Amino acid sequence: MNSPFVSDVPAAQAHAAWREARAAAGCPARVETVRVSVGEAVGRVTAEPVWARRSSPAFDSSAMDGIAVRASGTVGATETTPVVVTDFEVVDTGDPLPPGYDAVVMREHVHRTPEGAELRAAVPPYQHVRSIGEDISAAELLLPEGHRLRPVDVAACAAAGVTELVVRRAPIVVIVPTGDEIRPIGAELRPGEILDTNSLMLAAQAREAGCEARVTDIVVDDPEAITTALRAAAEEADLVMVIAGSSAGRDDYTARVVASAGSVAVHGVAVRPGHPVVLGVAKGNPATPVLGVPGYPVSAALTFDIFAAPLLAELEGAAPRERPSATARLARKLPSVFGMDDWVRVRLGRVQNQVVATPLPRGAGVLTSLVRADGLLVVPAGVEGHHAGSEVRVELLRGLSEINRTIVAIGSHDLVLDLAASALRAADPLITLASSNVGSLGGLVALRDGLCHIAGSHLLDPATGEYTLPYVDRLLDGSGIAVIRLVHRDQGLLVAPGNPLGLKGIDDLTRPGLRYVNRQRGAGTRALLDYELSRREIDPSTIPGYSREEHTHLAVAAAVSAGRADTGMGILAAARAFNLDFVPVAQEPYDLVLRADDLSGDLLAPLWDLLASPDFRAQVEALGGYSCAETGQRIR
Ligand SMILES: Nc1nc2c(c(=O)[nH]1)N[C@H]1C(S)=C(S)[C@@H](COP(=O)(O)OP(=O)(O)OC[C@H]3O[C@@H](n4cnc5c(N)ncnc54)[C@H](O)[C@@H]3O)O[C@H]1N2
Ligand code: MOO
Repeated sequence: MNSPFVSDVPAAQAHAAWREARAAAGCPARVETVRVSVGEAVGRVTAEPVWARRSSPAFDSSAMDGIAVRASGTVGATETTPVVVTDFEVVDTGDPLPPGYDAVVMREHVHRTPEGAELRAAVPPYQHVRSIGEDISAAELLLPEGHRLRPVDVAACAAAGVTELVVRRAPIVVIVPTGDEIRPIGAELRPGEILDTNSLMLAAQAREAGCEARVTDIVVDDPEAITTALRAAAEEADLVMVIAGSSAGRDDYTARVVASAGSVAVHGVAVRPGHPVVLGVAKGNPATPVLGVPGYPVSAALTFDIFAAPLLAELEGAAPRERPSATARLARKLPSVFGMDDWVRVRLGRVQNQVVATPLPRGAGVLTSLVRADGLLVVPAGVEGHHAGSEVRVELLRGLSEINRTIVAIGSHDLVLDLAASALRAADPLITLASSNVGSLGGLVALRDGLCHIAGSHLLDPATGEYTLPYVDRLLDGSGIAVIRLVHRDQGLLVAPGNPLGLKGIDDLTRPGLRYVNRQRGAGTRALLDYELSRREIDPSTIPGYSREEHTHLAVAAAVSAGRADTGMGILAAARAFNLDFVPVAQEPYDLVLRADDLSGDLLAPLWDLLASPDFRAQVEALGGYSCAETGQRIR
């Protein structure tokens, strides 16, 4: 298996091949057992059944505060024929039932008289008595083997007289980061260097899964050095994870190294991200499973979930942890490569009583797609994707009550929405404002199709020079739609510091040799440019770079900042974020379009309160390039 070509083994087959290779090499099926006190046992997995050693309660006890009586002495008591008992004893909840008594009357139902205690109802035997063994009876099976211990479990064990438990020790995971360009967290980076964020993440994932995690020093891209590190790691580990070098690059040695230290069962699975994963074993006494984790962070995180987590659970003899799932409607079309399980990160929110899933960026390097994800959706290998509006099954990464309180904003992106998201969450930890960026037009279409609560729009109608409302009439039929002004913002040309080309405005964009970077079709900024061009009768094809598209203001700013373009149109805030200069072109309104019914609903009320808050408006204006003069006004 030394070929540089990565195969496409289906996930289920890959799991099976790895299991077979582990068994053949003599990898232990389980980690050893240890005896621990109940105080230290939470999170561990029982390695033998737990039998109760004593009953709980261990004696008949009073279940209420009141008096202990003999039931036989209360026969005949009614509202009209009360019985006064003199033979009773005062008891509190939990007290042993005094000998000879067989029932308890709550003190609220006892009328004390000089003669004794007056009862207005007969008392059945064992009323308000917790009898011996009600909870646990001695010698019963309390917990089976293979049970991951929770706080309630250890409390029940202790109550049953079991103070020590035989459990599987925590599996030890050793993580070996590799790569000439990789530097420890906190290091000053030189150009081309990358922080070792994967070790941090994988170690935390392993600990969250109940393991002990160790990270070795970063190993250079040298097969001998990696082999040495792998062998040493295998000595102490139940699972070694070698990070990066899994694919077909010149310095990608993982598969070769694993083969030389033992054997490779699979190199390449039909899963994306995570495709070039290496599944193998390192020889030793005993042999140790090895997982070659692809270097891209999303691939690394998902590879842990897909391959490491089930193996680690198996080593402890426990069921793998499972996430709850829900059915959702897809907010957007979701193309997918045929032949690969495609793990897509999604944001979730409830719109018109249905959970809606909006796919996040798909790149294996986009770790924030996992940071922002509310759920994971797998497009199976045999499916070529889904249409917008399709029903899909989603694994939940957040609770449904949070998802139900998520404001779904789809449309054009604006930093004010990010600011609002942060302020709303600070005021109430259950509120999320999730905005995803598909341009103004895409947002209006999503609103029309019931896939979002709010569409952020700054769409200029070139025919009338009017913003957003003409599109609302055309696309949404206008009726039942409300439009709230969010802000006015300055749009202009983002240019390198000092404006080296001396650009003064739109008329300069046709300059020969200029490199423009545009926004995508359907973006409001694109429409604004087109409007400004048509007013001047400038043919877009005369602008060098007109067909080059970026999807956000920040992406345009990044392109200018990196010198990949001379200019592009965007908002002042984006220029500030990248320390660029800004040549104003126009001031435009940015509006929130929504169903009028939602205006008065509970979900959006905190947003309207926020827009009315002077503090929030001051924060928005402090961003620069924004005016809040009309913020919160209903314009339709
Ligand atoms: N010709 C091919 N190229 C690639 C293929 C392929 O099949 N043929 N597969 C692609 C896929 S899919 C993935 S995933 C990656 C896997 O990359 P490697 O595992 O080989 O890792 P590197 O190339 O060394 O690094 C990729 C990327 O990850 C960064 N990295 C590495 N280690 C860490 C770390 N500890 N913390 C954070 N980031 C890390 C590294 O700097 C790179 O940016 O290969 C594709 N290419
Ligand atoms: O399979 Mo790779 O992990 O998509 O980027």
